[in-house]
Amino acid sequence: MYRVGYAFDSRKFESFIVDSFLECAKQRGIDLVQIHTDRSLIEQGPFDCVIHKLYDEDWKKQLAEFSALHPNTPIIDRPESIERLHNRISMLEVVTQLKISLGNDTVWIPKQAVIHESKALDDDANAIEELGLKFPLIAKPLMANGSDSSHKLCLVFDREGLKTLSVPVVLQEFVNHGGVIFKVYVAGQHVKCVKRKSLPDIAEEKLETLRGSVPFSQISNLAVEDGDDSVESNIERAEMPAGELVVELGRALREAMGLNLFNVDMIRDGSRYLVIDINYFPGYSKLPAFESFFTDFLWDVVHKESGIAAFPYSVFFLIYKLDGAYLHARDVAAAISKR
Ligand SMILES: Nc1ncnc2c1ncn2[C@@H]1O[C@H](COP(=O)(O)OP(=O)(O)OP(=O)(O)O)[C@@H](O)[C@H]1O
Ligand SMILES: O=P(O)(O)O[C@H]1[C@H](OP(=O)(O)O)[C@@H](OP(=O)(O)O)[C@@H](O)[C@@H](O)[C@@H]1OP(=O)(O)O
Ligand SMILES: [Mg+2]
Ligand SMILES: [Mg+2]
Repeated sequence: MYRVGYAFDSRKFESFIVDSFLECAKQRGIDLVQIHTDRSLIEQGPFDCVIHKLYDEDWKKQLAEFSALHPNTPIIDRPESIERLHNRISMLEVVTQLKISLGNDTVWIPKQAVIHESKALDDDANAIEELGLKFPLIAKPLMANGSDSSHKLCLVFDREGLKTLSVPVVLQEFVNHGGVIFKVYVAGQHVKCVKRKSLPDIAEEKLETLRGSVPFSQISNLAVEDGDDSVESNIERAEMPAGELVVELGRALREAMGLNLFNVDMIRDGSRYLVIDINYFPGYSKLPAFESFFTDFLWDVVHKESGIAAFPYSVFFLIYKLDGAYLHARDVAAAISKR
């Protein structure tokens, strides 16, 4: 049996380390072994591979010491490479460097800019015009480090709405996309794309009446639960991006970032696919047949079948905190339609 060590917080542990996955891996000769971070990692080895989603300094130190002793054991992924995804600017920069296209379809990102100073958000500042951005905007905390506050976003309709924001914040143009988001899950050389519910379009005439800002949080996680048939059928009808484009996006990003485990949130605006978010070690367990999808990846790793992506990259980040009450997806939709 191959030993794959895993280190997660309790939330990830509960959603990901489920019996069906442990069983599937076991049948392919892989034993998944829990790593206890309060004990020495070295003493809990040996491992044929380590997977993890923890970012504290103590854990990074443990990984570095383990790596020094076992340089041939793959650590999936290197903390230095993951850090790129903790900042919403560096996260998307790589997409613009890659310039991916297939036929008429291109992959790009929405127009966006980062604001570090709150005075730039004042009423009389022309920050938005100077940055070449147009309302409506989505404001996203610069840091995307998995904290609850990093998922607290805000739709901003005018200058007044900007005043409600805390810095540092990324202002990204809101792009109508039919209420459907494509989520491309990557696990090494394995790539799978699914459709999910997204923010609804905002009609041009509606825009004239919308004022201020509307906060929201983790919309694509919400099931289409409220019996809204039109949303459901929108999702069903939406055409999937070409398989080749999806695979190429996954491959190119994996190589460029030196990461093996991530997903890409992508929306469609005509022939442009716009990447709006990239997440490290996302919720694979929400994929149909995730057990075999992820086991295939682990099998590749322990059998050294596919080169493990690895790339030295490092960015520094600030801790960011945002307070306030946040609405759910359907409340946002309701708020938009009521105004
Ligand atoms: N530029 C945009 N134009 C239109 N809708 C957008 C845009 N950016 C984000 N959204 C909507 O907001 C949702 C949340 O945005 P985003 O994925 O950036 O946040 P997140 O907190 O990082 O999400 P996750 O839970 O996937 O990590 C998206 O799923 C999409 O519905
Ligand atoms: O828990 P879930 O299954 O919802 O997974 C979500 C995951 O949460 P978890 O890793 O804490 O579990 C999030 O991680 P953080 O940014 O908060 O670190 C982020 O990756 C989301 O994009 C994932 O949702 P998905 O993109 O797959 O829909
Ligand atoms: Mg997202
Ligand atoms: Mg995200």
